Amino acid sequence: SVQPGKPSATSPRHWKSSDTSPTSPTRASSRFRACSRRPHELVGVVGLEIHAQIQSNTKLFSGSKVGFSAPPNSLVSFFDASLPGTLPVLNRRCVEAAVMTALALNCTINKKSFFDRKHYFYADLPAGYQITQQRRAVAVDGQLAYSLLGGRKRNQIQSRTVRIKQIQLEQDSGKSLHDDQRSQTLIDLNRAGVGLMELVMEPDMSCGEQAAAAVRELQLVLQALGTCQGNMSEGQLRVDANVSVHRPGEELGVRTEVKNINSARFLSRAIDYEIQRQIEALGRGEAVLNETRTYDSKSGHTIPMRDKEGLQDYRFMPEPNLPPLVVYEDRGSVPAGLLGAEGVVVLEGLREGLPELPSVKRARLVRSYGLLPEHSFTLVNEDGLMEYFEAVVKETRKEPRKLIGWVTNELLGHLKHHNLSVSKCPVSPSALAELLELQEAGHISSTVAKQVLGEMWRDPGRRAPEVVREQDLGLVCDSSDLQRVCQRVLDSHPDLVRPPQSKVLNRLMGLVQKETKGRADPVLVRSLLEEKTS
Ligand SMILES: Nc1ncnc2c1ncn2[C@@H]1O[C@H](COP(=O)(O)OP(=O)(O)OP(=O)(O)O)[C@@H](O)[C@H]1O
Ligand SMILES: [Mg+2]
Ligand SMILES: [Mg+2]
Repeated sequence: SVQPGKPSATSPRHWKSSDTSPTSPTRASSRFRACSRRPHELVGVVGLEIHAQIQSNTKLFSGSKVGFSAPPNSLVSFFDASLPGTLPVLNRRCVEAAVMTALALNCTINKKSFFDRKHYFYADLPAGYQITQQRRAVAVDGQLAYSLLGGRKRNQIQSRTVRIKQIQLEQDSGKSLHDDQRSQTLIDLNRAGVGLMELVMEPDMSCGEQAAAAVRELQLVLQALGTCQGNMSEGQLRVDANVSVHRPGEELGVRTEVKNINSARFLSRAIDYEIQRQIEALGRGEAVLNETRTYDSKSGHTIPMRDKEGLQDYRFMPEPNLPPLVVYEDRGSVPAGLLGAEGVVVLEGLREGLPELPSVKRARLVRSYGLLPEHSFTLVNEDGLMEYFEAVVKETRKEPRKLIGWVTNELLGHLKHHNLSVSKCPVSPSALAELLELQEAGHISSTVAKQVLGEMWRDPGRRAPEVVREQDLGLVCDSSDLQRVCQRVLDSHPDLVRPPQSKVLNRLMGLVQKETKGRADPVLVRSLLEEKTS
């Protein structure tokens, strides 16, 4: 469900309640401990409800545009404002987005589902109800596979799945903006009626870290599908965490629902805090109340939400103004008169049109390029990095397994340092390929290659050969030049000359490279030094 009048950064009404928890639990400091299970001990149980704003030009039941930075109340149709006599018209794009998401999450698509009214009394919900899917949702019984780092050293990839109970379509609410100085609340209906998919997960997770990893994977899936932009801080993806504790094997405990979580990191912290709080409450002989709580990122605590106290009666009823939502398996099963009609959704084409999903991308990267799984994660996690990597692979003879370090360490390092996305990278894939070709062909050393990359970064548009030429960075292969440098190094380090063990030789090689600023041909230097020290 949506939370009409949902608290947001601009909506402090839920934040006014003070921390009434009797004592504050110690923070679950070790993430490892939060996820570990010991028999007879209370462990956490977590089930997420996720509202994903559907990426669509127009709203779920009206033709108004969807936009996030438009002036307040500039994207509101009569229907969005609930003027009498207006009727909903289902937006096919929204249904298709929900169906594509459901297919990507291995759900069963209900051929027929229904819309219902769920009543709330909030200023930013002018109809007094939200249209949602309570009796039967568009899709059920799916799963999401996700991975996280685990093991003693936290260097093993652990694969897990969480079951998806259902995906339902529903309307978003408007926003209440509180002006504390004038003691006024203003309503912006731009968001009212925007399409949401609510994904309800089964309580299959046990700690914050797992929940954060699952949400991250879901974000990647939604972004790959183009069905939701998935940005949590902008409210495109809103996660409510249901948390309880129990002893493994025993029935589930009473859950609390933590709302208002706007980042994956806060989600993880809120859940671990809440698990710890419940364990400590039970330890003191207190009961866990079935209540809605909010997460205060400043204190890192969850706090009861006052206005959600008490059982709500939503007075669900069928939405009389919308027919059942019918999804057809293929074009052949669409009744003759309806083929091509607005609002008719056919599975066949949507299934074929599904893009490569993140898990499939990762498997392909490992298979085709011999990459390590952790590298495949880095490439897929960073928007555009996989495409960048593959573009470089095409243009260089460098082995993908050697190239990966350049992309995930050097390039990503520069990007992170400058806080840039891959799409804003000043060094194009072909420019990087050109640089690596110089190294591959033995024209420059790897030390110099890193230095040149730094130059190209500072001065976008400059190509590697130009930098190497202008700064005279080419590999020194001239035997007589290097003879002289080697001799100089040996003369100034008589202590290292005998015996010529490999360690000493490496030191000497290092000193020669220092003298030549990393430009000496390493093979030639080694043989010269071996010759001289033997
Ligand atoms: N004992 C439990 N511990 C933790 N999570 C639970 C437990 N029981 C149920 N859940 C989770 O709670 C969520 C229930 O969501 P659902 O939408 O069905 O109901 P709701 O929260 O009552 O309704 P609303 O949509 O109004 O918030 C699911 O994500 C489920 O996995
Ligand atoms: Mg729900
Ligand atoms: Mg809920």
